[in-house]
Amino acid sequence: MPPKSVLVVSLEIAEVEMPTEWLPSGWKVLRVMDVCSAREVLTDNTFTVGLLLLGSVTPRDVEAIDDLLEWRQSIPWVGVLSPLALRDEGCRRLIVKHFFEFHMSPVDGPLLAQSLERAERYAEKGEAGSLKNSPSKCAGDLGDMSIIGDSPVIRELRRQIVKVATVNVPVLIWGESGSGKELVAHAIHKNSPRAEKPFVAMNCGAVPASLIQAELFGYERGAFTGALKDKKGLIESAEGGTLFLDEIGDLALELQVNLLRFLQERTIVRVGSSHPLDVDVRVIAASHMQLEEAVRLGRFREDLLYRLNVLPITVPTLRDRKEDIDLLAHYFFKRFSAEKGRRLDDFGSRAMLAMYQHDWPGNVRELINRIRRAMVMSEGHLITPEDLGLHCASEFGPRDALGDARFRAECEAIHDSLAGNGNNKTRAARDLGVSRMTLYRLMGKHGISA
Ligand SMILES: Nc1ncnc2c1ncn2[C@@H]1O[C@H](COP(=O)(O)OP(=O)(O)OP(=O)(O)O)[C@@H](O)[C@H]1O
Repeated sequence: MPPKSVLVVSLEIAEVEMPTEWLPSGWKVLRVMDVCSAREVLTDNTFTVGLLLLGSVTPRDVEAIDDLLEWRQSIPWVGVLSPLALRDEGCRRLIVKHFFEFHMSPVDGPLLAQSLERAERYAEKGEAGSLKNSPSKCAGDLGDMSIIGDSPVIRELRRQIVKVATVNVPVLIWGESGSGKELVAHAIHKNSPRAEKPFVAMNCGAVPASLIQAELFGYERGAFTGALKDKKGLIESAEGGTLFLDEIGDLALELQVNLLRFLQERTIVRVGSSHPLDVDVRVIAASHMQLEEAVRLGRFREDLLYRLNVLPITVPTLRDRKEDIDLLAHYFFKRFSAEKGRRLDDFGSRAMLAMYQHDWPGNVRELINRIRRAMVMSEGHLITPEDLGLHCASEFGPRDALGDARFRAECEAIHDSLAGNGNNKTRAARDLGVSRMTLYRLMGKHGISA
């Protein structure tokens, strides 16, 4: 059998030494210092594994590397990136697109060697080419994931979910409370090759700090008082699947070290044990706060942030996509109607207007809660703003003669369009050239009932 070999392409990175001393004996190592030389060498030679060391790079470098790795995608590439490179979007795209695994510099030598060996085993199985995204997944189709909304920001979110789902690197989801971060994490899992394996969620803010270590990493019998038998932690329970860590900013600093180690080594050690266990789990983390600020205050490890933040996703607030309120409200209305015995027809136009005017600090969760409440409280056939616990500000204001004429014309046009379309709001809105949400708002403004 030919000896195992690694081509090291070292670009502008001073911290990383030749990995020779960590490699198992018998590996051949060739090092080049630029992409052109790498191309020349790869034209006439094959290597078991590629190792790309990236320091500070320009967009042109990124392009050249992209071409190189695209051209030699049959080789599994392991990356080592400086913190500076990790901050660069182009470099992050390289990770997603091409890397089998990646490390941050300063690199832990033995860990890097383990990565190279894993890559070699992977290449041996002939799977390196299959690292690429499957084209069928790139269409923005989320299968049956119920992420409701048709606003441009939600469509973009769906596209991002599909893109990141197939890539085996951590994801960090940002978003206000109740905006749908866990839903997004679940959608990523369901669209990934891990879909058939467990999705395990933990809220780092909800579990007492003293218990998180055992909860995440598990424990051995006798590790502490009350540990009567061995217990798997959540990471182990998610084997083959996804671990969702909500409110990652609340994770204590000591545990951040352990999590970082797990992300780099893919092994865990149960509390009370000294044996590392291999675990294959993808981590998706979420936070409502800007972790950069926590880093600045010394409450969050910078290296962990970079490790988690390779694929950042931002979930929009509900107030930034008010055009989705109509769809969301009716979706939940239908769902809860099915659960409830009493018949309610719909939201009244004043209720639609009130929902449109509200700022939704609690986002979709608040919308759900208000609709639930309204469906219990409502005494008529139509839900009112009062049922929702909302206030409907009138749009009547002081008007001049021209304003009055416009107002009357608008009111007439809405009446005509509704009458001409048998009171069907969708068709009436289309005729008027406005969205359904705008029609509801205008109906509220003119006191036209739905
Ligand atoms: N676009 C959406 N379509 C349908 N349901 C949604 C949408 N966004 C959020 N939800 C629902 O809103 C509720 C809150 O969402 P979720 O728990 O995912 O929010 P979160 O951002 O993780 O909240 P927190 O930060 O408080 O944990 C859930 O019931 C979720 O199913």
